[in-house]
Amino acid sequence: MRLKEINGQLCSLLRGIIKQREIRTMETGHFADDDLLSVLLKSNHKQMQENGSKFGMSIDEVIEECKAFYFAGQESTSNLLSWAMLILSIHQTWQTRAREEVFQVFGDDAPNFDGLNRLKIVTMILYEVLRLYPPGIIFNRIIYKETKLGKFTLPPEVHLILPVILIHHDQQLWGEDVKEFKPERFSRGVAKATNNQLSFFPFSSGPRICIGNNFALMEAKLALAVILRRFSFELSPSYTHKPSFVVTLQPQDGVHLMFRKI
Ligand code: HEM
Repeated sequence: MRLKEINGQLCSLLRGIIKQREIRTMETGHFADDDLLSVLLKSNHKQMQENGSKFGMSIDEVIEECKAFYFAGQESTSNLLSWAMLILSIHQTWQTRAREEVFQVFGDDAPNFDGLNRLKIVTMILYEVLRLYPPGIIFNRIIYKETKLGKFTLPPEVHLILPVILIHHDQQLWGEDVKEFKPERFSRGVAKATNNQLSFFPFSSGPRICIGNNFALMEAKLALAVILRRFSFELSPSYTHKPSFVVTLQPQDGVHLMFRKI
């Protein structure tokens, strides 16, 4: 009941935002492309103009896309950042290394896109955090036609569960130190860290891989760069480690940190 109510409120909020965009487009005579919704509406309009209206998305479909992007993008990235902050508060040596890299790459300049792409240590840290605490811990698939999977032939309608977290924590795949935080595993990239096996896939894999994967990493790097250059942080004694899975893997009572201005 409550879920339906919230969904109703969310849909009417989004419908209002979409309506406003349509009014703005009619007034200005052109589509803005300054955010994802505008880009979506613009490409939808182009699609319908070129191929006919039945090839475009309905308003309800646009609303569903907005919801998907918001929920898929917001919670997962904030969880990644929370776990990264927790881990860096425990592993002070890596916090220092990450900060040194941020200063080395950006100096006194504000973080920029090119620099974020050059953050090697920070990227290794984020990969290792995603390995230990993948925001999505299982993926579900339902087979729609008979499929061969290794020595098995699976009929349609079979429900498959891919336990990402178990694979990320598998000692046979990652070695004896699987439970330890060791970003150096990724010093030569994901392919080397995994021996070219599909043993690291926090963003899933294949045709339905997370569409926001590069954006999420960029966002997390930007947030870390901004925080690291201004603050050092330690774990507060009030923190209790309770990873819990509610849609995504999250610290149940939050991450309690103590910040010091640099
Ligand atoms: C650390 C951050 C993120 C993680 C770990 C993550 C992980 C994933 C995973 C595992 C999937 C596939 C789920 C499945 O196949 O069952 C997925 C799908 C998706 N993600 Fe992300 N995601 C993140 C951030 C984002 C961001 C920032 C956006 C958007 C800006 C986004 C948008 C999407 C969308 C739209 C899908 C569905 C794609 C499709 O079905 O084709 N994600 N994500």
